[in-house]
Amino acid sequence: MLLHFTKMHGLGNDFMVVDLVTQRARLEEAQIRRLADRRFGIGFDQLLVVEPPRDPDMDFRYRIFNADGSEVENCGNGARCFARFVRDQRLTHKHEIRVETAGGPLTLRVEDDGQVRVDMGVPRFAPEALPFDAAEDRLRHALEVAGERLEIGVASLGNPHAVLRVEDVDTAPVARLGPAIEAHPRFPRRVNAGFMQVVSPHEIRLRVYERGSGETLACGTGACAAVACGIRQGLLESPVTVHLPGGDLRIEWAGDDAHLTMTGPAVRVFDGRVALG
Ligand SMILES: N[C@H](CCC[C@H](N)C(=O)O)C(=O)O
Repeated sequence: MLLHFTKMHGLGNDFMVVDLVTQRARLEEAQIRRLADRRFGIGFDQLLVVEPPRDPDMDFRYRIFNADGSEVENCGNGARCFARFVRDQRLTHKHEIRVETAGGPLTLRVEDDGQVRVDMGVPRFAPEALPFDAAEDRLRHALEVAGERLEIGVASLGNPHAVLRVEDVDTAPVARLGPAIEAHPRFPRRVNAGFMQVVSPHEIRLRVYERGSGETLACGTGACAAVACGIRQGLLESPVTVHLPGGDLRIEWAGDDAHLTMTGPAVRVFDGRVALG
């Protein structure tokens, strides 16, 4: 069977996008890992799957799988590509698209300038929301990693994030500490590890070692988590421009129970067909 797909990216965080509204396929974990391989497969950070909604108030179900085949709760850069994809494929003509994810509902809005604005919901910080093994919600948690005592912020955007403030992202030990934080036993379902440099109250630089995919050129939910932690810690003020290796995102959040929004680009690269062995 040949599966049609579209290759897309959000700031270099790249995706294989599959329409399972007009196609039928079952993708197993091992198959996803093979397709994710950048030499033996198509190559992507995440697979994004478009399905009919289960909730009648939603337009689509949005499923996300990391390169290691693990299914996860949310993908911010992917959400922007999802919105462009379903409109390009004429699966909807709406400008405002409601999608259900394993991490909760998202509202995607394709702006006139081609950027996509995503209502990411309310960021949560309680350890049980990630999950993270800690006695209480704190602005910063001490974490012993690879022989070092780190101070991290934690946040959930449906998916779990640990945020470490660094002086300079260019020299941050992402390759060494990223995997150690991702797999830390206090994160029972692993975690995405963000390395945040505060440039000013309205500007940060960020690198993210992603759960299940390694360091990516950009992480949308990681940008949301870093800004949310920074605002709570009194380091940042909304709106915040996040400079990622792949480009910039605009994050807005008024704090507390306000919804956080993320705005950025979504790019279609090519269409393809792949035989599912
Ligand atoms: N690696 C993430 C999922 C993809 C998130 C990222 N690509 C984004 O843009 O938010 C996780 O395991 O939770």
